[in-house]
Amino acid sequence: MTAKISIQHVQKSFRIKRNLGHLAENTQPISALQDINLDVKQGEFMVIVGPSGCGKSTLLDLLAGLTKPNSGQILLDNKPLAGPNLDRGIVFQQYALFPWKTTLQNVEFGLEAKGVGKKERREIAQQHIELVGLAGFENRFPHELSGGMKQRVAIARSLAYDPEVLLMDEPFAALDAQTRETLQSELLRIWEATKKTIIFITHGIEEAVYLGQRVAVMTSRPGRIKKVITIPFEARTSEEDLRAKPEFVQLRHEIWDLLKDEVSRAQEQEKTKTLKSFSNGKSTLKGVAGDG
Ligand SMILES: Nc1ncnc2c1ncn2[C@@H]1O[C@H](COP(=O)(O)OP(=O)(O)OP(=O)(O)O)[C@@H](O)[C@H]1O
Repeated sequence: MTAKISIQHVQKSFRIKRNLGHLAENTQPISALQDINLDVKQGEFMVIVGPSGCGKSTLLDLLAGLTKPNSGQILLDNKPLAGPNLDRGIVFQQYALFPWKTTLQNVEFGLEAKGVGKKERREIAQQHIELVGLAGFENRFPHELSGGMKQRVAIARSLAYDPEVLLMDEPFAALDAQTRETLQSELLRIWEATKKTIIFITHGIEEAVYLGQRVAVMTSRPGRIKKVITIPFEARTSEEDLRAKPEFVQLRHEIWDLLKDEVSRAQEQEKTKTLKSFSNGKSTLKGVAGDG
């Protein structure tokens, strides 16, 4: 079967400016992603988990078409991605709603961009507001909604224009634990109802095991796919508490085992980066003092 999304040998680096004070500014490439390969099937719920700074958001930006890889390619339905497009919906950690628009207007936004007529727009928006459990809140503004409700609006908005793939970048990270758990099970229900292909990025191991049909574990920077784990739960939206199952606990352990070295390596990198920028800061100060 051909993949819905195919990430092939993707590599991404950034050039960062280093201010060396009295010396000329130099730029140094930082490799964020190194040879990422991953196929996501039609209708699959794929979770990507990795330590802080391993390149998860960089990968999501590439999938969204907001940036381009330095080498390699990403195919959607066998065609290379060409920039951002409504065939991919994105939900970010920060709600990214228009504060001056109501729930209904926010959800209608993508449909307007797609050229859907007013009456149809309203109907589709209303259906999606109901799908995410926000009926009755159509005329509220974002500041009148809780964090969880805002994220429901963001999900409804992304789904309303019927994208092929839903990209989610830590969408529940800013929510409290109870709201997060509620939205996780709501998202599974919505996924089963819409049959969308979802790529979901998270720091959370428990969230990854709970949501993903497969979980791709990334290494620390430069990010690579270390291993892809299949999560073999069938009825994931059933009433029984999946998190209490011994298989769930076992999978959580397995993923933590893969991640723990990566997390310590990422923390080491972070320390080195801080020390380096501190010593660069000192050289800048010296440079300034020397000029005087
Ligand atoms: N625009 C940019 N310019 C320079 N470096 C960048 C840029 N974007 C990301 N990076 C670097 O690339 C690496 C990967 O960053 P990215 O934000 O993708 O990681 P992440 O896994 O999403 O992190 P987190 O989980 O902490 O959000 C980091 O070292 C980051 O500093």
